[in-house]
Amino acid sequence: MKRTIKIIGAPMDLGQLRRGVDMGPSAIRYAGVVERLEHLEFEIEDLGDIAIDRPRTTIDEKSGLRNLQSVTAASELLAKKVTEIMESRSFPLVFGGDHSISIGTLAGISKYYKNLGVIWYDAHGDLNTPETSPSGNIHGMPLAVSLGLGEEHLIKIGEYSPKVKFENIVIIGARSLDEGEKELIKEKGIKVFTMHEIDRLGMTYVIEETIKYLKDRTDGIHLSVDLDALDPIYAPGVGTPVNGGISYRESHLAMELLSESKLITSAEFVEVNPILDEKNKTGNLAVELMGSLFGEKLL
Ligand SMILES: NC(=[NH2+])NCCC[C@H](N)C(=O)O
Ligand SMILES: [Mn+2]
Ligand SMILES: [Mn+2]
Repeated sequence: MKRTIKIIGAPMDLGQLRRGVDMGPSAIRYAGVVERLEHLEFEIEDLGDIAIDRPRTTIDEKSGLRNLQSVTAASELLAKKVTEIMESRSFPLVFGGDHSISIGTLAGISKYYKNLGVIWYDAHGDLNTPETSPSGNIHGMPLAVSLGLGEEHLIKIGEYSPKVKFENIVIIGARSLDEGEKELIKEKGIKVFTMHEIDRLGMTYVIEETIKYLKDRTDGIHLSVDLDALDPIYAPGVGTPVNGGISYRESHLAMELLSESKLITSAEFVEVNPILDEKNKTGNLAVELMGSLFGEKLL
């Protein structure tokens, strides 16, 4: 029997300041994602986008967070949709939208696992709290929120917390970490492969170590791909680009190795912003990487 992948889009741009990332799900669809994955061994069902209430920008008085209410509401809605996908025993594939959507994705997925693993493929740690955030942007906080740290409404989404344990996450591609994030990583011993380790050890080693590390301690692994993990040469259509990123080929290799491992149980691709992009280069890249993740081979 063919496995079913169910796609859900989260056209969210309220977790940061650059407009246009709400068009990410469309950009990924225009890049031909359904056709590409259908070619592989999957049944694809595109459930469309969740609705996002987009009022004028607000700043929450207590936490200083931008658009807290709308992000909270959207996260609850996305968590529900993702839960429905889980209940139907399909593979949830979520398109962003800025990375704040992970709060909802993980809230929807994690209750089905005692020990969900998370691979965070990103230039950033997204481990900020209202206290450590330099920006007040919620897209810099989803991993912290999922670990049970930060603003109370966000943490409580799905009515349980934490969604993931410190020892069950691996960050790959980090090269822009804020001071508070660095402290948290050291304090909690979070597993991080920065660009330094990728350069030094090579992507094969990094992914093999990641798999070794997560395999026995987890019962499912969510892959969160922020397109800014890649170098802006390959992914110019992102809101917070950072030079010195992962290459195109290294990223395919990472996806191919994860595909071979057969351990990935859900995935999301975020931060594609077609307004900042060059002829949908970043949307196309996301779809190519999904091809490798879901089993495309060169030969
Ligand atoms: N998902 C992202 N692109 N996050 C970027 C976060 C940037 C910065 N660390 C912040 O908290 O604002
Ligand atoms: Mn990022
Ligand atoms: Mn991110």
